[in-house]
Amino acid sequence: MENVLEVKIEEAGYDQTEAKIRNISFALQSGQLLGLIGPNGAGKSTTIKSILGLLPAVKGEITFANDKPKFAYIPEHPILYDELTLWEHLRLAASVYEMEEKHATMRAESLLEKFKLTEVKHHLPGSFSKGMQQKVMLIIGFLNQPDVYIVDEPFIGLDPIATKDLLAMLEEEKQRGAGILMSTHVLDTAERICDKFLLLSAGSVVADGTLAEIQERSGQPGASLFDCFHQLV
Ligand SMILES: Nc1ncnc2c1ncn2[C@@H]1O[C@H](COP(=O)(O)OP(=O)(O)OP(=O)(O)O)[C@@H](O)[C@H]1O
Repeated sequence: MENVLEVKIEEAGYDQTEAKIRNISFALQSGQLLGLIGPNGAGKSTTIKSILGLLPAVKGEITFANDKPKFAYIPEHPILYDELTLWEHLRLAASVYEMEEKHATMRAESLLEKFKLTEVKHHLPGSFSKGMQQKVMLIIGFLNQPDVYIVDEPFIGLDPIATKDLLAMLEEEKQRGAGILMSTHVLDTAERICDKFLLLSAGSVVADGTLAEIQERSGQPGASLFDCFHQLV
C-alpha cells in the first residue's frame, strides 16, 4: 500500500526552549486508519499540530504523498464564524477547496442529510449545540474527499447515532483509499475500528503497531487496548 503521509519528528514544541514531543515517526498508508492514543498531555495534539505546520518549533520531516496534498483537519473544538450560516460555511469551504460548484452542492446536501442538519442549514452555527457544531466540522472535513484525514478526538459530544454515522463515513473514506490519522480517548471504539495504533506517553512513542503487536509488546496476549495501554503507560 502507498504511504499517503510520512512523519519523522525529531522534536517539536511551542517555543525553541522546550521540546514537548520527541522521536515520533510513522507512516500512514492509503486505506488505513491509524489511532493516536495516549493520556492527557501525552502529545497527541502537539503531534497533529506539528504535521499541520502550526508549531513554531518543529525539527523533522513531514511528507505528504502528493505535491499538492488534499487533506482535511477536523479539530477537537469547532472553529466557526459567527456571521456565516451553516450553508455559507460549506460554500466557503468548497471555494477554498476549489471544488466544482455542482459537485460541491450535491456533496454538501448529502452530508447535511446524513448528519441531520438539512433543516438548519440557513441558521448560524453559533446557535447550535456542541454536538451540532462538531457535526458541522465533520461535514466541512468530509466535503472534499481528501487523501488524508487528520481528526482530533471526534467522538466527544456526538450522540450514539451521530457516532455511528461518523464511523460509517470513516469506513467509506478508507474504502475509497483515504488514510486517516485519528486521536482519541475512546479506546473501545479505537480498538474496534483502527488498523494500527501509535501509543504516546510523555511526548514519546511507547508502542506502535496492530492490536496483536501491542498486546505482545505489553506481554498480554488477547488483552484489550485499555489493559495494554494501562500496562505500558
Ligand atoms: N499551547 C501550548 N503552549 C505550551 N505548551 C503546550 C500547549 N499546548 C500543549 N502544551 C503542552 O504540550 C504537552 C502535550 O500536550 P498535548 O496537548 O499535545 O497533549 P494531548 O495528548 O493532546 O492531551 P489531551 O488528551 O489532554 O488532549 C503538555 O505538556 C502540554 O502542557
